Amino acid sequence: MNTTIFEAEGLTKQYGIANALQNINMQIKQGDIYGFVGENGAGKTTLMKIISGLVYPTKGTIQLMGKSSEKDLARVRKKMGVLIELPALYPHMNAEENLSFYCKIHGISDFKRIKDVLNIVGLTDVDNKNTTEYSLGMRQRLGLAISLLNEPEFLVLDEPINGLDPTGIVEMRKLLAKLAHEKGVTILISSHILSELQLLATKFGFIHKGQLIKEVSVEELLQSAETQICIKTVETAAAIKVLKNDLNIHSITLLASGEILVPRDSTDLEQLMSTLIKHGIPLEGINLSAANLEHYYMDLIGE
Ligand SMILES: Nc1ncnc2c1ncn2[C@@H]1O[C@H](COP(=O)(O)OP(=O)(O)OP(=O)(O)O)[C@@H](O)[C@H]1O
Repeated sequence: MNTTIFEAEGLTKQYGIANALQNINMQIKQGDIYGFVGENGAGKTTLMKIISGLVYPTKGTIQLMGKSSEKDLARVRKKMGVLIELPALYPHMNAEENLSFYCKIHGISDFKRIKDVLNIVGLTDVDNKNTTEYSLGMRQRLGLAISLLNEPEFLVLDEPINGLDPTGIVEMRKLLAKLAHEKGVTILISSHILSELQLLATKFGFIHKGQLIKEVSVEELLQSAETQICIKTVETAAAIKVLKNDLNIHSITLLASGEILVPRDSTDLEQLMSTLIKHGIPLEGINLSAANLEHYYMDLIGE
């Protein structure tokens, strides 16, 4: 069985009277690419900060690589790489100088590692620019390079593709997949770009208002999609009325794209189509929906 890399039990974090996290129980296994999904303010960063030792929980416990005492946690955190928000960079230094500063912090004496990580993140072609001249995407890449310096076994990445251009996003996905598949690195990653997260993660955790409301594997996500019928029409309001009144379907999800999802077992496909047509609803398509993390999430939180 896979080793547990991270475990939280009853984890709660309060800022004043507000609960940023409430009674979180979760596990991340070795080799997982755990995609963390949730709205702004859901609590993703707070959990990542607790894992990284940047904030303390109010209640509950965590284990990292089987260790839970403060002393042991500090030791195993040396095997972690963390990118939370934008990295702290010395503005008047270039990438190499910033990395050599972080090498000293990590006690890394082999400065060849600097060239290696710059290569890995594709930041070799930036001459001697100071980091003040960096774009957001370049800062993100340098942040990732910093987090990779110590050849981590567990990477915690908060919105690492934020600010990257489309090519950068694809490169980042390939790079993270390579780290996971070739080096066995376990990854916890948050992103609001759910289509990207879906292409990368092996497991998903959905956090809503500080609570972990659901965890699914990528296989479960794929299976769940086959249980939904997706209806495409410009007359969404009229279609929903027919679904409710004529077909007695009440579990209806309207997606931001305008598509309507209904459970596959709520009706017969032919009957659905003929009833909508009978009411003059113009149909652009009815099909079994393909796995879609965004649909799954919207359905889960009831929006
Ligand atoms: N230092 C702090 N002091 C007070 N409240 C905080 C602090 N940090 C976070 N919070 C609050 O805790 C809650 C969770 O915030 P958190 O940053 O963990 O969410 P998030 O899921 O990472 O959101 P985003 O997607 O916007 O980054 C929010 O309500 C936030 O306002």
